[in-house]
Amino acid sequence: MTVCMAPCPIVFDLDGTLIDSAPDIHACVNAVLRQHDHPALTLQQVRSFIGGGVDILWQKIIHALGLPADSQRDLVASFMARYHAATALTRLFPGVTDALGVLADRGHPLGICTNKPLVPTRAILDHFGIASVFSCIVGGDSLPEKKPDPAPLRLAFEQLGADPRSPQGLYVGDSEFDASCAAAVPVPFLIYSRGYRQTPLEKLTWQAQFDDFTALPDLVEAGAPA
Ligand SMILES: O=C(O)COP(=O)(O)O
Ligand SMILES: [Mg+2]
Repeated sequence: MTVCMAPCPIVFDLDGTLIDSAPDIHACVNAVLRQHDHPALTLQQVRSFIGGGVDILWQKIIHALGLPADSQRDLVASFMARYHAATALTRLFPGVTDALGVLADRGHPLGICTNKPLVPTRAILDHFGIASVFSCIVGGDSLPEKKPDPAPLRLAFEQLGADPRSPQGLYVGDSEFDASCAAAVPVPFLIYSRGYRQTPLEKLTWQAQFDDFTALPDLVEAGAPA
């Protein structure tokens, strides 16, 4: 099945797809927990809580540690103060910069649709020098709705010049939130299998999967089996 023939718009998720940001998010989470006299979490725990945005991250932390639900507001406020510039421990996944360059050179309009808030999203894209490759950036606080609601991804495609309700494009992501969001738009979904997904690949809906960004440009151009 052909996934994308012409230079169609391609929208990317961020955390767990283009960047391995879990170490920075983990460090910020534990600094906040320490500040509020709560026990620390492991990197693996925090990684498994990423994907739904900051509020869901903290709902899961509060649940895991048995903290009072009404502590969320203060914890999120402390977290956001640190999260805005958390770049030191984050890495691009291998091959990302080259793959984005190839796709941009081939004429694909590129965008970001992430549940990460806009300020840390822009900070991390600037940190890695890749902000200018994206013609649109939709963050977790750009709209009232977050993925898996289709609204943010539709907005990204609209900003890239596509029909938001039936975009001739692709979404590239790593998580359950991304798979459900792409299906709701609807738009074909390419899943990066080394991200933060908690569900087996075969239980999610996707048109193609890849574990190496060097393979992405050819996957986009040549198509892939569904
Ligand atoms: O911030 C999150 O929880 C998830 O961000 P993502 O949508 O880029 O994966
Ligand atoms: Mg993600």
